[in-house]
Amino acid sequence: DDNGKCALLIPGATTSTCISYEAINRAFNAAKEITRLGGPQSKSKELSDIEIDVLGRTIVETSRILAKEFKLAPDAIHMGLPMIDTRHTVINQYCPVKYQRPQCKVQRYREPDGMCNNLENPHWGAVMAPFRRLLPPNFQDGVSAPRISVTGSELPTARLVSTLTHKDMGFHDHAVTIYLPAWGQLIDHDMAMGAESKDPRTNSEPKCCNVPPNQRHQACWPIDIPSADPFYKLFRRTCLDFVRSGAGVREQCKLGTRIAVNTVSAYLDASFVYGSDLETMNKLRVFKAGQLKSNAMNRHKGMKDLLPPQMENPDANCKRPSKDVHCFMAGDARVNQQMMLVALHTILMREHNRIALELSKINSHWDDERIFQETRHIIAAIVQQITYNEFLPMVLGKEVMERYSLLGERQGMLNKYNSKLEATLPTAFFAAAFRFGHSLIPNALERWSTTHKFIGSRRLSDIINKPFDVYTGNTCDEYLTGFMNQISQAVDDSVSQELTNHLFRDETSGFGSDLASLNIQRGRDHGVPSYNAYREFCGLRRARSWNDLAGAFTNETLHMYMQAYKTPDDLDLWSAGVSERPLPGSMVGPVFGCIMGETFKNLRLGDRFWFENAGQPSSFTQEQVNEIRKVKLSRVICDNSDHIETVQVYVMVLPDSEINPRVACKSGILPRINLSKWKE
Ligand code: HEM
Ligand SMILES: [Ca+2]
Repeated sequence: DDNGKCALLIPGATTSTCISYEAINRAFNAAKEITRLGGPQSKSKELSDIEIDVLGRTIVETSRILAKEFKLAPDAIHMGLPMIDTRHTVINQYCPVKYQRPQCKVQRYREPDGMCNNLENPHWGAVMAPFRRLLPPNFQDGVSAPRISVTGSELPTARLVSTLTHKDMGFHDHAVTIYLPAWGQLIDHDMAMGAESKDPRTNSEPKCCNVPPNQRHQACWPIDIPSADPFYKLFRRTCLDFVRSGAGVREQCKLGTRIAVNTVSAYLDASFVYGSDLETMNKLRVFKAGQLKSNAMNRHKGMKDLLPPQMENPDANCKRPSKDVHCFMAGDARVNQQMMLVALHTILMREHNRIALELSKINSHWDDERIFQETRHIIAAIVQQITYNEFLPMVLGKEVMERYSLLGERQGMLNKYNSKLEATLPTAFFAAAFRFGHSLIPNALERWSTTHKFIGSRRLSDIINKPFDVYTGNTCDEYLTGFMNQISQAVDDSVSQELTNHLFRDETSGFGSDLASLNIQRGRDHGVPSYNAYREFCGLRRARSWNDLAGAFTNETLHMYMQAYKTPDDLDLWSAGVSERPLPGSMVGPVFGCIMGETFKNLRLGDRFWFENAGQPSSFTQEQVNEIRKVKLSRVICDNSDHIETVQVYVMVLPDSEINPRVACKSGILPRINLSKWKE
């Protein structure tokens, strides 16, 4: 019987603290009452999102009770409690097999959920793995309550920071096209999706603002709108809906601070094309010749297929004009958000089917499964190649690329796989740094003809969750051409009003939500420490006074921050991160550069299936790697659009007759991946 034994011994200055298994059992049983966790269920049962949230919150409550009883410091909660072996406690009876260590098989193809990529730590980077921490979390109570000001008062409401600092100024970048944010969002959806808290009654996100406080869902944490708000006061709004992310569960249901889990595989494995679980993947497959499902309605016009219709839950993330019109289905549920996503999802689905068809001709003895999986393996490689060779160099610049070993190899294999590097995303990356893209979004998306003439544009808030234009005429091509002609906004404090006042606006109200406020609140929700803490993490000087930040921001921005916050120690990471002066040759400043550099380093060197790794069952041959290295996004667009004939070599940058010429798709300047190297 372990009951009286110390589960954890925390050394102190005079005496040590012993937390016994008995104390943990007692705390868990008390926590269960608070969260109304039911009795233990079969351990092999798949938990629903709601059940995971309840279990996660019960573990957080258990930690809170122990922290109070044993007067634990934040460090002991964050570092100490997760060391307790919960298998010797009652928690074990509640912990589903899914959170136990699986037996991994070494295979050629990735698991859909990213499991067993790292053989020593199979959960790393996988679905349901908790986001990792670059810094200990900052929770007011050390366990789960959002942080407050270091002065002890409240932080400014997120909406105040948004209206003061993130006004719509509309400054353009000097060279970057819409393909850069489009690709950024696409790979964001490859890497990250937080778990929503759900209302058990509706199985969707609860509403908070129009519900009396005592009847609100426990995860409601709406944002106060100041009465002088320049926009919402026109509508007499005082409250913005916000729901805290669902609580996650650690491997073996270990104790500790509140965590959140990723619901997609963090690896760059094209999970947005295929889904992050087997069920979704199977729904997307034809099970013939390695093909993905598609919509052939335009074939009679000699045009390529569209994404298949979303028939199950047809109204999820989709505002349909009538019951016979459908949104699109892809590996990621956010595909219908707007045309940047729909267009890129469409050409990657087509690229899959194009490659699969060719492979089936080259290797006529391969069955459906082999063709499908090998094509999926190649598509993931193409996503990695474009990300590290076209996207990251523009975003981060050469110096940051070098510092984090992100530069592509020209020859040979990579051979730097390091099983000690965890590819799981840091909280600061998904809740703040990689949302830098929200600053790049223009007010409207433009359509251009395939001969590069402007046709028209649609206001962003008019097309959100309404991708239906893509069904008609040449719209898909026109957006694909528009994105290479339309210039992006700069990464700066300015954010489009389409996002800060009109996000998800419905037909009748005239106002929507505010993405800048959501980003700020989301950071606090997840215990992300302040910008100043990350300055120190990133090797910069911690600001002691506002003066110390004179070099970091423009005078105007700094001035606004001084109005909003009491001290530089309170600055929210997303807000200050987008507002930083960029590093030379980079779109982002030193703190976002460092958080992204750190993350993308582990996504490359910590991915056992990385396309340039040698010596693994998943490895491509050197000849095949050389073919993948030839791929550019411009080639993928050429091959998978209907009528586009000319593109600039690097589509994420405006054309320039000398350094980025516009060339014919047919010309040899844009080589195609030669699949004969896959002949067996
Ligand atoms: C029209 C364009 C876009 C819209 C409407 C949009 C909207 C949103 C919304 C509503 C969220 C969830 C906010 C929350 O409740 O926390 C979100 C999250 C996020 N966005 Fe965007 N976004 C856009 C473009 C981008 C771009 C260009 C990037 C990156 C380059 C990006 C990166 C992210 C990331 C990393 C998250 C967190 C995802 C997660 O893990 O859940 N977004 N976005
Ligand atoms: Ca992924």
